[in-house]
Amino acid sequence: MKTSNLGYPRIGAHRELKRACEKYWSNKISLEDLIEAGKSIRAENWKLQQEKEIDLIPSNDFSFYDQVLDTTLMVGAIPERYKKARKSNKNLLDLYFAMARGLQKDGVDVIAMEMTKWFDTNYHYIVPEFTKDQEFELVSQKIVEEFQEAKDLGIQTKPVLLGPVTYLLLGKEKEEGFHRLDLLPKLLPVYHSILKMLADAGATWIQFDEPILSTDFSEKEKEAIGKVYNGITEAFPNLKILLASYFGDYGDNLDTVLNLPVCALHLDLKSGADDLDKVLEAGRLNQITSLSLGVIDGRNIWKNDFESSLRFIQKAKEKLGEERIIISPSCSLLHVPNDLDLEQNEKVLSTEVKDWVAFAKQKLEELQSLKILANTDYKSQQLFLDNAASMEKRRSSKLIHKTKVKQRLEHLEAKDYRRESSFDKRKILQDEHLKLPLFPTTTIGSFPQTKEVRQKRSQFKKGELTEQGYVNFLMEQTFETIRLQENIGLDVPVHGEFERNDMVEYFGEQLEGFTFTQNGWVQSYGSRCVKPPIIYGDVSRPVPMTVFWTSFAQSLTNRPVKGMLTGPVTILQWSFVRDDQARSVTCEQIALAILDEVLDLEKEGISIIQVDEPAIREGLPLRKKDWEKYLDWAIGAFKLSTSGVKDSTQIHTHMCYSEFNDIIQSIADMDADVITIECSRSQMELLDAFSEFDYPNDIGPGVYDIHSPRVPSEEEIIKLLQKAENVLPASKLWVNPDCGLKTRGWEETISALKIMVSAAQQMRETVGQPSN
Ligand SMILES: CN1c2c(nc(N)[nH]c2=O)NC[C@@H]1CNc1ccc(C(=O)N[C@@H](CCC(=O)N[C@@H](CCC(=O)N[C@@H](CCC(=O)O)C(=O)O)C(=O)O)C(=O)O)cc1
Ligand SMILES: N[C@@H](CCS)C(=O)O
Ligand SMILES: [Zn+2]
Repeated sequence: MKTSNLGYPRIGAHRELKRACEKYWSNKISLEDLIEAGKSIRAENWKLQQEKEIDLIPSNDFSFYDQVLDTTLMVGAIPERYKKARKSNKNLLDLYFAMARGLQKDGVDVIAMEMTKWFDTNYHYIVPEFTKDQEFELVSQKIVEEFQEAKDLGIQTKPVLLGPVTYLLLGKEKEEGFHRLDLLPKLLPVYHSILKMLADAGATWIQFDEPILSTDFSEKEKEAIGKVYNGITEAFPNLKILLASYFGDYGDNLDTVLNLPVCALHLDLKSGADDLDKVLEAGRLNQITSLSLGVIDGRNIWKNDFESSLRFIQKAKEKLGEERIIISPSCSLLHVPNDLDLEQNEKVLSTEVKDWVAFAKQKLEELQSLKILANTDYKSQQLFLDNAASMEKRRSSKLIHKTKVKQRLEHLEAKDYRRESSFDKRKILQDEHLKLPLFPTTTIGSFPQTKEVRQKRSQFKKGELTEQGYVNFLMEQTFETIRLQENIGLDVPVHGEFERNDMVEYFGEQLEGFTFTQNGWVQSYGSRCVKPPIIYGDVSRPVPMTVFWTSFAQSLTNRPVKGMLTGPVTILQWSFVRDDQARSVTCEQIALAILDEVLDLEKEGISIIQVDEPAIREGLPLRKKDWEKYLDWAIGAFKLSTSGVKDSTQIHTHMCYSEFNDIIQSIADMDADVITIECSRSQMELLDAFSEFDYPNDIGPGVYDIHSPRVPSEEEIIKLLQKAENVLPASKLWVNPDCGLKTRGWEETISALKIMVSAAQQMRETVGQPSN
């Protein structure tokens, strides 16, 4: 039996990668320093995995920004607009960062490539762009270099490649008249060149990630998988190919993969447990020699239940024999924090809850233990007994169940899930009350979280700054931000979210049933990380969470301040969720806690309340057959959290980072009075869906990309607004950025917002006139 790992967190135990990248981007360190930082993280990860006796240690799981963008650079799918950046940059890394973040420097002005959710996770990848005449060429040899780098350290690794079918399908056609899968014959030679180089360098195992196999496939897609892996195994008979899909079962694609001549097949037994029995049926493995059993949850932080994992392992062992079994996490450990040993403050993560969880390093130790136990009569082993005791302590803990919360859920009725009147009636009342101009301008909530803001919070948390000192500082920031928004001319100001570390963690910290960590960072995109809270028990809201800051901001202005909350589905999706009850139940508990807050804000005179739900699309199951059930409870939870308000209170929601076309009906069912939505990177493509569908309520399509420091021009914004006005009536349109401004600096924020407001003013003057 072998142990294997599919990928290790690459940000470093103390977010070294984040710090190095951000310093490099602001010219504080050299390229050599940045490269060195990457090298040292890789070495540390490989050595740790060697120490934990992992047999198949991954390489090329490291990335300076994103593994999909790495693949784009590897195969040379560099969009035309970066040609100038390519010429002006001597090194590939600068070109790579220009593609990820856009570039405005030395006469080059290019926007970034689109970014979207990696399957149903909170990780974001850079979307490949393809043209009809797309050519591919081997540009980056990163995978070979990193394999060699590990080898030089005496560590034989298993290079990880994003499979060509997943790579193409995750991309977008940038012009009409072709399907991206048609590019396969042109793409495959580059993959073959890379495999040849890896084979020459001494690689034995290669991991191909094809998570797209967890989604619904057409016949054409099945054929493509067949072609790719038959071709590769024929061309490289000495390479051992491990084909890995994760985040679900193989479903209808199982027959296709079982017919492939690959050496090993990975099963995600955390989200596709049924696959094991199917695969073990006599004769079904055909030419596949080994099974990789993903028994350890690569996406959640709960300690592995050895009893359940060993049952899977024993079953497979009985049918196949020990030598054909590989045990592994269900997917890359990219999605969990690095090391639980760094959590040493009991006041943050109590000893009781800490005993129930495992981070990446601990998951490697679990693999090590499972390998030992699987080869013994495990029931009497101390390793096993300790694990069983932890499981039992969690099951019977008094921390988890709250009768009051459960009773409140039992008494919910249909009327709790809908607004009193229809949108048309509400809109009349809201217009009368708010008196906003056409094309009202607003922002999505957060303003720059500068180093100073984060430092003050850090000092307060460490006890170096008093609570009063911290609150005074936040009040000053809020005061100045309200004044600034008035000066810029924004119609609906916000308080700025300066008091929040993160839009989910902040709420988690104030809700019962949640706990959090000090160092539980997980990469969200590029250098940006999040520290997801842990939901371990029944959820409730003991006291108001945001009323103080929103009311304070409202007291500073006559304009209507928009209250700012995170919605129940997003809180659920961006937390580590308890696995001892259905997600839908936990979500409903969170919805009631948010409802309490919404009603308290309304009571304090706040007449616009935004309940952000950027993660609604992300939570959508990967297979269509499971959508309805999910959408039912997810949309239900949003409605539960927002429906108790008066007709005159305007509910906004906000969504970003996803493609929403396929759930437009459900978005309409949310019945938010206004939805602000990310649109600019896709040049308002999304609005076609809203218009075709005849979306009934008001919409604020994002008019500029906030992920890039680039300041948009007024013409650009006007063009986008005209595009919007062509497909939707002006009376429905709001004007706002794509998302919150927390990652931006003040200078670019102020410039961009001034331009945005001026563009809205121009639009007001031209309403009704044909645009050209
Ligand atoms: C909107 N998005 C979000 C997602 N998920 C979330 N959970 N939250 C989101 O907002 N998913 C989709 C998108 C992804 N986008 C982002 C955007 C921005 C970030 C981000 O800025 N992350 C920050 C960390 C935020 C945070 O929690 N900060 C804390 C701790 C700050 C810190 O690092 N402190 C220093 C000390 C301070 C100093 O001296 O400088 C330290 O601990 O070392 C806080 O503000 O208190 C990031 O920096 O990556 C994430 C996802
Ligand atoms: N209100 C949040 C939403 C981000 S998705 C913000 O502005 O940062
Ligand atoms: Zn957003």
